[in-house]
Amino acid sequence: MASLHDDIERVLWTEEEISARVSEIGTAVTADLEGSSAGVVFVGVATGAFLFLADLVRRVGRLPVEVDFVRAESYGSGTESNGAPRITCDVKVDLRGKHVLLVEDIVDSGNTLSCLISHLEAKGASSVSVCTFLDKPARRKVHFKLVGDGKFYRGFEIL
Ligand SMILES: O=P(O)(O)OC[C@H]1O[C@H](OP(=O)(O)OP(=O)(O)O)[C@H](O)[C@@H]1O
Repeated sequence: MASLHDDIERVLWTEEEISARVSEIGTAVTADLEGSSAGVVFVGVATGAFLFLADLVRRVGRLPVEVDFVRAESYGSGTESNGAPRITCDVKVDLRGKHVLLVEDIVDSGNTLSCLISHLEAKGASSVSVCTFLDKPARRKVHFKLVGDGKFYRGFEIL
């Protein structure tokens, strides 16, 4: 019988290493956002970010946060972004005047992120930060600009 993990060539980070890194990011996010009078909203990019978002939320215990999701689709059936993501499911939380942390599983070309940052800014967020579990800067095609005093957090860089 085929193993569940036949398609995995090697393990890049152990569960413990990932857990430790998520804790570090949670501590950094908390330090950067606690004390702000504006509300904080974590917006996960569905569907890939849901586990990372859940892990991250558990590491920001002191920080009161709202959680919402947004979905942007661009890949179709392929693995290359076509450069024109469509927002197919939008956030429900009112973002006006709030600090938004956009949570991604991976940033590759930057197309999705660029589109979503603009979208959340247009909804009135006072800052938009990004937290991605994986970052592939070598594949970047689109430059993205954070909003306000937003920051960029990443778990791991990959080639
Ligand atoms: O930087 P980019 O080139 O835009 O690629 C990154 C995006 O691609 C993946 O989503 P995908 O479209 O595969 O949707 P999914 O998370 O629902 O699988 C990933 O979750 C990011 O949102």
